[in-house]
Amino acid sequence: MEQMSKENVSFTPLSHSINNTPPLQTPRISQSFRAVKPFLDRKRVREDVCFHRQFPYRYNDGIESKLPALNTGIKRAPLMEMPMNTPPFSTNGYKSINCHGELSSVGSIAGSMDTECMCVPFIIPIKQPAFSNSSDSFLTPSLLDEDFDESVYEEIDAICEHQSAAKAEREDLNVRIYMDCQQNDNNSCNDHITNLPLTTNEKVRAERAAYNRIFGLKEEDLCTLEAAQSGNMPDEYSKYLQSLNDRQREAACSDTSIPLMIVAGPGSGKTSTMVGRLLMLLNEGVSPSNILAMTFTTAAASEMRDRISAVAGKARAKELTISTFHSFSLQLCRSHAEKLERTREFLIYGHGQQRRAIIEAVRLLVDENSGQQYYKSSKIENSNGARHPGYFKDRSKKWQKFVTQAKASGKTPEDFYKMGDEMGAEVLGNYNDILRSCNALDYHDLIGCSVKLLTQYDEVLKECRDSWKAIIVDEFQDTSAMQYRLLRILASHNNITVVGDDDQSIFSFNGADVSGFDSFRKDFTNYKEIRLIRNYRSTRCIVEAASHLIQNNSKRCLSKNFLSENAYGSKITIKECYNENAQCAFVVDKILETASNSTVGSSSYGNFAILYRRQVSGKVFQTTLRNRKVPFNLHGVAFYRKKIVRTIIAILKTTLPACDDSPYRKVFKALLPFEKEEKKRVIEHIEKITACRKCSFISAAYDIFSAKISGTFKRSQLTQGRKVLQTLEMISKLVHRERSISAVITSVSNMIPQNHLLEQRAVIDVDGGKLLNEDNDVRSLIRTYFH
Ligand SMILES: Nc1ncnc2c1ncn2[C@@H]1O[C@H](COP(=O)(O)OP(=O)(O)OP(=O)(O)O)[C@@H](O)[C@H]1O
Repeated sequence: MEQMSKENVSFTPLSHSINNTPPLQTPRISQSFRAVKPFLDRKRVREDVCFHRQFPYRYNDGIESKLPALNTGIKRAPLMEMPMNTPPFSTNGYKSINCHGELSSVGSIAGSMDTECMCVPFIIPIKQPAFSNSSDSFLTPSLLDEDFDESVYEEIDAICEHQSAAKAEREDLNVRIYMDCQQNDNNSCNDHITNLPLTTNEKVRAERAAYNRIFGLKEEDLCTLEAAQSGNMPDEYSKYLQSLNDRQREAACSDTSIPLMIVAGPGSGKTSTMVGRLLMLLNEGVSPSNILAMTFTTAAASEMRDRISAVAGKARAKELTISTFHSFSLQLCRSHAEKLERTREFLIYGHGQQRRAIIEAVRLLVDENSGQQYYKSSKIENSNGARHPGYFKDRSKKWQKFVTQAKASGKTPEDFYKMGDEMGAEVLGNYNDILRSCNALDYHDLIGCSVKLLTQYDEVLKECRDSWKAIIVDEFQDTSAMQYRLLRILASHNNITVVGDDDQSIFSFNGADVSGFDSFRKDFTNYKEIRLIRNYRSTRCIVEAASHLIQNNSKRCLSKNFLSENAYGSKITIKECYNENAQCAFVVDKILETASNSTVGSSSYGNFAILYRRQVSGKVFQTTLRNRKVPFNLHGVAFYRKKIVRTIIAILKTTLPACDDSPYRKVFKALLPFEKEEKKRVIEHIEKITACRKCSFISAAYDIFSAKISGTFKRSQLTQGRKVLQTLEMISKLVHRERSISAVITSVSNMIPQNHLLEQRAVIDVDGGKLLNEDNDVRSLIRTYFH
């Protein structure tokens, strides 16, 4: 830190002082934060083809390319004005359990969902009188029992296929039954249905009417597939939709102009339903390039693309934009970087660099406020009033959390001033200025800045509105308040589907906020809500145990019981282990024991799965399984085999004294901005010279690229080759100068094409973990860790 102070340089005064708040100080930012600066000038600008397509207005060159939406020629019907909210639950014969687990009779819950659902989160059926014949059991559908859906499944298919003249007659009958049901109580309604002399299909219709009544749905809701089919739906689409269960299909096929919220448990077919919804959008004529699907992981994005591709074809699936929030926002921010006071090549600060910036922000605050009032007021000085050497570092964790939460919730320094938290305001203000001065944004900024662009620049809003006609959001429970704001703006056309489960919200440390469900209900007033509660994946034992546990969650929007029709399965064992190695030994022993027991059905190794929380834990398992000769497959690509990770490792390896040719080759392959063939030609030529002169790859490369003219290479190829060499030199300098491995890795990963955002983050996460400790010497770490 002392070194930082010595290296202080001045920078432009802060620009964000507001009315009635004291103007912020003009801090001086340490040179260390400019360590990355040399890269900026030399770093090549990456052109992303896909990027052009999505944000055609991104260049501020005065040339407005035509928006894709304007070229598609799609004629969409104007959005319908929906007069009402989700149809009220009809509750005849039902009771509610309130938040305290007390039973109360429910009269009519026909109020607005956002208030009512909080008070009546859970509905259970009152025991029905026994019916006279066995088939009657499926006339009593309830929220806890999806038998009804499945047992009539085939018959519903039959109805859908045979839209004959009898249909009109049956529908008349159904309307009559439906109306009768509304007037009578549940029992009499069922009696009514049972007593009518109906054919099987008519019975199905009647039951659907009863189902609709109980779930507060309209008859049209379940007829949407028929309606869609009548409009020449491709066979594959229709087959796919038929394969869904009733509620999934209803969600997929419901009116796309009405905001849809699907609350779904694990393994209940969320992805299957979203794929169905996408197919419906395509069938309605929405161009795939106008559909934006937001997921939280790249794995989920590719899973969805694969499933769409299997039904709608590769070409259409490729045109869809399936993106993570951060990727989407990154592209938007890069395309309008100048509005954010950045250049298009701005850096993304990961955990390590964010922390260093925070340390610096706190240091600035303390230095600029020499009056020490903050120490006193916040009781953070030691007994004799002095700062201990690691003071800023110690405080940085607390401030990092503060900054993360402030950004996730969209708070600005001005907000903190207004709340009277002057210290918070200044730290946040300093931090923002440091990032601006270093031409950087952090992960939360990406979302916040996107919201800023959409709210403060009409042209950006128009561009996005024209580009994204329909929006689908996966894992909605994990959206932060800012991500929700982004969605709210993007989905002003109401064509939005969100899918999530408040029970699975796992990113609260990152600002995720389950209150998004309530906000959605409030903001999209005519929304429709569908719940999927049948688990197709797990045994009953697992589903029941999980439901039992999850009932203790205090922040549930709606209580729900999940069902599984699968076998009960074996019991769950909970084992407490002392450490990671003991845990690993236990798991592998158990696998070997079970696999050798031929009486157990699951004796093949292929029937076992090991789930772990962090990539680094996987390493321990991989080593142990290998040592004990248990064959295994890794789901997805192993972390250290990922292209991006290998590239970063290769770049770092080049800084070691006895580095051989292979890392250099990899670096050229990764950093040369040419097409595959051109890149191959360049590398092959370097290798040829290496072999002829019996020298190293890198010295051959130096000789080749230092030439001003070459008979083999074009000028542009020579220039790019030289740039790679300069980059390697810079990295080497950085490694020798920096004490922080995270600074090195973040800088290195920032040089890799930006579409690998998530992987970059993973690299930084690993760095943030115990494997790479910031206090260790960078070179020895690289040597021990990467060798
Ligand atoms: N209607 C259905 N009938 C039979 N199987 C189904 C049905 N819907 C989903 N499945 C099966 O259930 C499994 C889980 O489906 P899917 O991946 O769509 O669920 P999910 O809710 O997205 O899962 P996750 O909890 O991993 O997010 C898959 O194997 C799928 O084929």
